[in-house]
Amino acid sequence: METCNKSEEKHESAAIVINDGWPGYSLDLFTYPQHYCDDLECVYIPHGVIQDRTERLARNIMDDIGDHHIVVLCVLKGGYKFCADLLDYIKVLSCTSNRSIPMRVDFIRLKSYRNDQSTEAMQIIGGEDLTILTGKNVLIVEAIVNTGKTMKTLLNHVEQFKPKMVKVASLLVKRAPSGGGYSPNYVGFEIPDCFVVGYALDYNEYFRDLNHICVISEKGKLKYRI
Ligand SMILES: Nc1nc2c(ncn2[C@@H]2O[C@H](COP(=O)(O)O)[C@@H](O)[C@H]2O)c(=O)[nH]1
Repeated sequence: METCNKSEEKHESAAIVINDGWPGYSLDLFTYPQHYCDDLECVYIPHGVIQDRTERLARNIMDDIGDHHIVVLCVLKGGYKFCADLLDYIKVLSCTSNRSIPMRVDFIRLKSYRNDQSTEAMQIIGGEDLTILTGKNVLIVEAIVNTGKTMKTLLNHVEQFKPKMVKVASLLVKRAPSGGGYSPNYVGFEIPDCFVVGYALDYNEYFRDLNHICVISEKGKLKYRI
């Protein structure tokens, strides 16, 4: 299996870097579900910016691996919005450019967070039998990489099925002090070490119904804490 944190192709690893001091946008400048009005600090990455960046990532992936058959492995639950939008952009390019990526899509669920903390208990739910990946080019699509523990666990799991090649696309990567040096092949945004929600990223299953990526408030953390 090819390792996944090498920058062999010209489009890999470049990301939009959001600096540590970035305060985000006032919530008043955007629309969002009013049931969250006391639960958020700010809009960190507006939905439209996520879309535009995802469109470009689709083009980069197409340029690098277009014309190869791939199996897309969507990491649930947080990765479902990013994966759906990324694949939509790849499909548009497959119709409108002279390259295309024939693809199959599969899903796997990993769970390790409680409240805003990573726990030792990493659960792989579904995806026990990934023989569909054997001998294939695999694109893993994840929403966020923090310590890298989740992705390293998944890569070890996937490796057992002997894929031909594995690439990882993550919408967000955190500059976390606890970061384990893992870097995905395709990254949308590099962000500071703060807990973000929205665009399918949750806090104890809340906030998946929010389009923007936002920073949760202390009040929100208390309200939905388990
Ligand atoms: N809603 C959020 N989920 C997050 C955030 N940071 C991490 N995570 C979850 O953890 C894994 C990746 O973490 P890692 O430490 O193992 O790399 C990811 O799949 C998310 O489920 C966050 O800021 N918000």
